[in-house]
Amino acid sequence: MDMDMSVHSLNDPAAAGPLLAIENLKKYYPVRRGIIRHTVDQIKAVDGVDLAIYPGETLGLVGESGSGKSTIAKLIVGLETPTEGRILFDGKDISRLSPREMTSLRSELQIVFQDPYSSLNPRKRVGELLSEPLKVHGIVPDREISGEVGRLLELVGLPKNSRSRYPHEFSGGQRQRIGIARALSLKPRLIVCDEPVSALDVSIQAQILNLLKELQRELNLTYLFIAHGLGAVKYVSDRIAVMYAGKIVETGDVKQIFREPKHEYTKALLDASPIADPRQRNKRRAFYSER
Ligand SMILES: Nc1ncnc2c1ncn2[C@@H]1O[C@H](COP(=O)(O)OP(=O)(O)OP(=O)(O)O)[C@@H](O)[C@H]1O
Repeated sequence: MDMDMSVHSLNDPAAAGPLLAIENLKKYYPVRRGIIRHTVDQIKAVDGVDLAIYPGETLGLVGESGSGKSTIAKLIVGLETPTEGRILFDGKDISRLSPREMTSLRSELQIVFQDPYSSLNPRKRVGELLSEPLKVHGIVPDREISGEVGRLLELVGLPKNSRSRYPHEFSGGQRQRIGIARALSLKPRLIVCDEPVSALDVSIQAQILNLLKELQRELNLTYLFIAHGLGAVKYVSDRIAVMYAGKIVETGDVKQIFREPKHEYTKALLDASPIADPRQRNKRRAFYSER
């Protein structure tokens, strides 16, 4: 093998090919009316999206409410079936898998939801919530499950005694740590983070974002990080894709998006992202262009 080529592919994730590639993805929902509920129109939630996510990177997907971000997340993890298009994971089309095939893909591809409380069964203790996926997917032998639960708790910064407590006994930030531990339990390669800090107090958001970044480094994870504003994505993303009305209107690395946004909607998003003193806006743009 050519030496230069191998070094190049180690340093440049794009050279290794995308871990996830989305091609001309569409999801239309019918709008039904009348007693016989006939279709009168369609909502084009996702309307011809192309995206690539490379191993080890974080792609931030931003757009206002209703732009189609969550629909993309649901399509990727198999909670919805596309109207058209393909979703390639490691080169294999996963957009129309049988439930059985989807189960085996679960260990490669996980999702962290905005509201961890609604995604965690409130009647189960944390120990059970974390050991369940390990058992179902046979991740470790039975005798190692308890140790593995301890390792997961430690990974996300939760005390060991958390395993005997219920989700409602935790704060919002801690509950999101449980959600992240559960996603990590199957040792996935890609995690779709669907607005993982939007429901948290601002003071807690940075802690969870830092945790996600640390875990990415430690476990070599790839993230699709979804948010409605540029605030959180700028801290975690390598590249950003901007979504508007079901379409990707702009993609670029973080620096480029902040320094020279091309699309009017990206500029509006930038101007709408919270800033303590609006007079600092130009300084902020300058700061990001120097990063
Ligand atoms: N199951 C469904 N049936 C009909 N329409 C739907 C369905 N799910 C989503 N939609 C519509 O598709 C569009 C995109 O919704 P989606 O939830 O993907 O947007 P979003 O960008 O994630 O917004 P949010 O940040 O509010 O979650 C919206 O107009 C929404 O009303």
